[in-house]
Parts: sequence; C-alpha cells; structure tokens
Amino acid sequence: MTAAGASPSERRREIARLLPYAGPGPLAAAVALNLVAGLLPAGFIVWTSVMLAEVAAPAAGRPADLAATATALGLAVGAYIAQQVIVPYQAALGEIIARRVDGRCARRLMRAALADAPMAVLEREDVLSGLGDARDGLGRLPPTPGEAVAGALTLIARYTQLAGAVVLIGIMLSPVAAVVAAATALVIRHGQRGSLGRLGALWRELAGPRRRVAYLRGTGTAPTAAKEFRTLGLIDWYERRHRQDSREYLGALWAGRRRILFWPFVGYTLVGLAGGAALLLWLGRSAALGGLGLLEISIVLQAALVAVRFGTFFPESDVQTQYGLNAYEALETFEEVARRGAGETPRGDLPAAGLPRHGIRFEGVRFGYGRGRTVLDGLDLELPAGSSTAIVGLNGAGKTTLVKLLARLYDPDQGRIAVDGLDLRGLDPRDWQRRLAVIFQDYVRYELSAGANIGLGAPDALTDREALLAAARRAGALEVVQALPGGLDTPLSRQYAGGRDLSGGQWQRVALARAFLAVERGASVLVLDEPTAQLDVRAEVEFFDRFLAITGGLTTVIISHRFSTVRRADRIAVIEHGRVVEQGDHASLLRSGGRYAGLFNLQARRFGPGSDGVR
Ligand SMILES: Nc1ncnc2c1ncn2[C@@H]1O[C@H](COP(=O)(O)OP(=O)(O)OP(=O)(O)O)[C@@H](O)[C@H]1O
Repeated sequence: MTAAGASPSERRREIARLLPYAGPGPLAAAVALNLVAGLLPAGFIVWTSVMLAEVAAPAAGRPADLAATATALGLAVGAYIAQQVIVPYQAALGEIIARRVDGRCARRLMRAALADAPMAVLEREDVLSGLGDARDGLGRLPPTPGEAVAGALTLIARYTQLAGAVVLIGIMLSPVAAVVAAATALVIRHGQRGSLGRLGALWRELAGPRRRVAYLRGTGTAPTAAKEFRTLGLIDWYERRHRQDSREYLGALWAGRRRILFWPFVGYTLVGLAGGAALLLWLGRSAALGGLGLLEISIVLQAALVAVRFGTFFPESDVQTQYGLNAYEALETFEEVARRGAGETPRGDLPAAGLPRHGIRFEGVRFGYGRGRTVLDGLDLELPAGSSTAIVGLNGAGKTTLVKLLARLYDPDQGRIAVDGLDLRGLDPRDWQRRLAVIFQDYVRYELSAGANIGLGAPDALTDREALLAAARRAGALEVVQALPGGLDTPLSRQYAGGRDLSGGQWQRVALARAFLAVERGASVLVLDEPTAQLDVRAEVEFFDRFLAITGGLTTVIISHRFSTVRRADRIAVIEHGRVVEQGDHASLLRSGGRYAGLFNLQARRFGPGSDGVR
C-alpha cells in the first residue's frame, strides 16, 4: 500500500519497485518508444529549419538548392508522421503496463487480506479503512458523467484552435489550402471518435466478464471473506480463478481493440499523411516560387500542424466523453424502467389510516416473478386483525413472497389481497406501508449509529433517544446498546472511528428494535421473517415472552422454521405448492397428523428422544 503523504523521492522509489511488474517486454518497448517519441520533435525542428534556410537562401545571396529543400521537407514530414503513429502505441503500451501492475497489486492485496493478515488485524479500524482505500484505488473506476461534461467543454478550445489555424492558412496561403486543412482535420477526428464509439460498444459487451473479475477482486480483498477463505483453504484456488478470468476478459478486450482500431488507424493515418503532405508541398512550392516571406512560411507551417494534429486523441476529453456517460445512460435506462413499471402499477389513493380493523384476506392469489415459475398459485389465507399468524413451509415455498405482496412490493397476477374488504391496490401504497412494520430475513445492517439502526423504523423518532432505548428494551437489544462504547451513537461498523460490529444475534435484536419502534409510532401490522433464526435459545424464549406482551392487539405475521417460535401463534398456516394446505392452531394441527405434524415430529426427533422440538 502506498504510504499516505509519501515524499517525491519515496514516490519515485515506489514506482521503481513497481516497474518490474510490467514485465521485461512491455517495459523495454515503452522505454524505447518514449525515447523515440522524445527525439522526434527535435528532428522535426531541425529539418523544418533546414528547409526554411534553404527557402531563404536566394534572399541571402545563395542559389536555391531544390534537392536539399525536398530532402529536409521529406525528413520533417517523416518525423511528423512518426510522431502521430507512435501516439496510439504509447497509449496501448501504457494500458498494458497499467493493467499488469494493477493486477499484481490486486493479487498482493488479496493475499495480504486473505492469507497473511491475522484476523485481529483485519478487524482494526485503521486497517479496514486502509484496505478500503486500496480497494477503491485499484477499482479502475470509469469516468463519471460530470467528467464527461467537463471533457466536452474542453472541445471548445480544440475547435477554436482549429478554426484559428484554418483561417490563418486561408489568409496566408490560400482558401483552398484552408479547406484541405479543415477537411483533413475533421476526417481524422471523425474516424478517431468512431473507433472510440465502437470501443465503447465492446466495453458494454464485455460487461459480464468484467463484472466477474471485479467481483473476484472485491471479495478477494474484503476482510469478511478472509475467515471462510482461510478455513476452507480457498486462497490458491481463488488466485488461480482470478488470474484465469482476468486473462479471459483481457484477451477478449485486446482482440476486440485490435479488430476495431487497426485498419481505421491505418486508413486515417493515410488521410492525415495525404492532407499534411499536400499542405507542406503547397507551402514549399509557394515558398520556392518566392510568393511567401519567412513570416508567412512560419505561420502556415505551424497552423498546418495544428490542423493535422487536430484529428488525434484528446486526452482531456475523449475517454471522459465516451465512457463518462455510461453511468448516466445506465441511470436513465433504470429511471425509464422504473417510470414504466410505476405507470403500469395501479396506484390507489384511499387512506390506510386505522386499517386493518377486521382482517387481511389473500383471495385466490396467484403470483410469479417476471416470467419465472408460479410461486403462489391460488393462495387463500386470512390474517384476522389483532391476532398472530405463523407461516410455515419448506425453503422456497413462497413465504417471503407472500410478505412482499402484503407490503405491496409486488401485486398479484391474479386474485387479490383485501384489507377489511378493500382491495390493497386501491389503497395509497405509501400510506399502507406506513401501517406495516416488516423485518425481512435479509434486513439491512446500516453502517450508521446504533441509534439510527433502530430509529429508521420511524424516521420521525430518530432523535427521540427515550423512544429508541424503549424500543431496544422491548427487543432485548438494550444490553447490546449499553455495552457499546458510545451507546446509541456508536457506529455499527468497524470502518469508522470508534465503530463496533455486532454478532448475528445482536444485529437481529437491533433489527427487531427497529420494527418495535415502527409499531410504537403507528404501524398496526407487524411482520417478522425469521425473527429468531440467529438468537440463542435463552434469547428466543425471552423474545417470545416479551413478544406476546408487546404485540397483544396487533396483527402479526411470523415466518419461521423454528417450531418453538411457530407454536405460540394463534394460527399457523402451512404453505406448499403455492397454496395454504393446512391451517389451525398448534394443537389441532398436531392432532390432525398432516404436513405440519410431520415437519414438527421431524424436528423433534432431530433434537433427541423426549424432546418436543423446542429450540
Ligand atoms: N426476486 C425474485 N426473483 C425471482 N425469483 C424469486 C425472487 N425472490 C424469490 N424468488 C423465488 O420464489 C420462490 C419463493 O421464494 P421465497 O423467498 O418466497 O421462499 P421462502 O418460502 O421464503 O423460502 P425460505 O424458507 O428459503 O426463506 C423461490 O423459488 C425463489 O427462488
């Protein structure tokens, strides 16, 4: 990792240490190419000066030497063309070297994060923030839309410069020469941007492999992955996989670049050559015929070079304008999809205040995600107001999907959900969602303070510390909060100064506190998806003792695979094949000896003879 605030000499030493990562071939080629690129302008100056001296010879009393003039002109043109030809090779070599060096640095970072650093070190705040910086720095972030705009503005300077040069050629040499200069510049420029546009398309085409490499690099340098990588012995495999996928991606990228860039480059170089040569010859001829003085020659020569050079790459704008807008285009596409989706979704406007008074009914609900398989298929279910309903079913049965429909994150394809007889689609969705307090299985662990993690259950209570602590107490999270060095103000992430991370069960209590705060602030339907999955047995028992007291009078839905959780509900519904196949209370379902009894007995057996499956 680069030391922060390294001095210039330290930075030079660091670059010297990184140079070998480029590999001997690219390194030698880059040194040679850059030496030549550095010498060519000197050659150009010398040969154009020789040419000028020869042109001025008659004025100095010497006879004009046409052969020497032509040789100097030829060498000057050659030096100029060579400079132009070298530019893209310099850029390509630079890219190869940057990729190789970054690749080696990323592998070093992965190894350091996954294999070398002790876990205790990986949990230190300063180390985590340094690791975050290193990952971001190696992220090869594309230019942003803002950079595209700034880059586009710099084109004003480029085009003004061209216009000035063309006008000067028109005045000093001839209008036709000015047209030749302008046409040469614009044709090359058009070709250059066209190639870059096709490269942009290639970049989009390779989005999948690029994302995979970025993912591998991201997880491989994330401290959270280190535990599993070490214990499973995945480090060597992971490195190989990263190298192989990187090679495949870069192979496809470079092949595409060669295909897109080579022939256009040759073609437009020839156009530049022809246009530049025509202008120089025109100038030489006019000068030889004595029609131009040194001043005019010098002005036209430099203006012609401005025009011909115009067609090449503009580092201050081209990449920015080509790639910077990708994020913006993605944003616009997303907005459009969102707008269309919102337009197709009925948006009711009935107020939801006070609902449900009687109950919520799923009536013949059929639903599938997109074109995927049908998840719920004619599901009928009643959730009486003021009572608790537990939903049981195997993995993938559709329990969470049912909650998503209830929260109006999706609408049924067929059938309806009725709240006190009103179709859910007729209610104002935001208003209805405020009536719900839902904690999903994959609830969000906000990298914010403990207080905010609770307070986001009802944003208007974010600053009400009493309310936050009361919600924490109800969820059994008070001792978690009190043990934090800054209490409610402690950031729940080690990436921040004074931050702490929580255990899975502690996080779950904080998420429950969030839901209880929402209930406290007016939500009347509490939905908990696997609320106790990460709680220890004692915490689970405590949770349910409190839960029954807290939720009395509320409409609650609990999804759980733990029968100790489920059995306490007023009603239990078993979902299978997209429908409710059984419902009733724990005792009646056990008596009936059906699906629920089967699952219950299976779990009970797992925990030994005599166990009632409570865990
Ligand atoms: N966003 C989604 N897009 C496509 N399919 C999905 C999506 N979410 C869930 N599914 C699919 O819908 C089915 C039901 O998923 P759901 O999460 O509702 O099951 P579940 O009963 O809650 O399972 P679990 O007990 O494992 O939590 C699964 O086959 C799942 O793959």
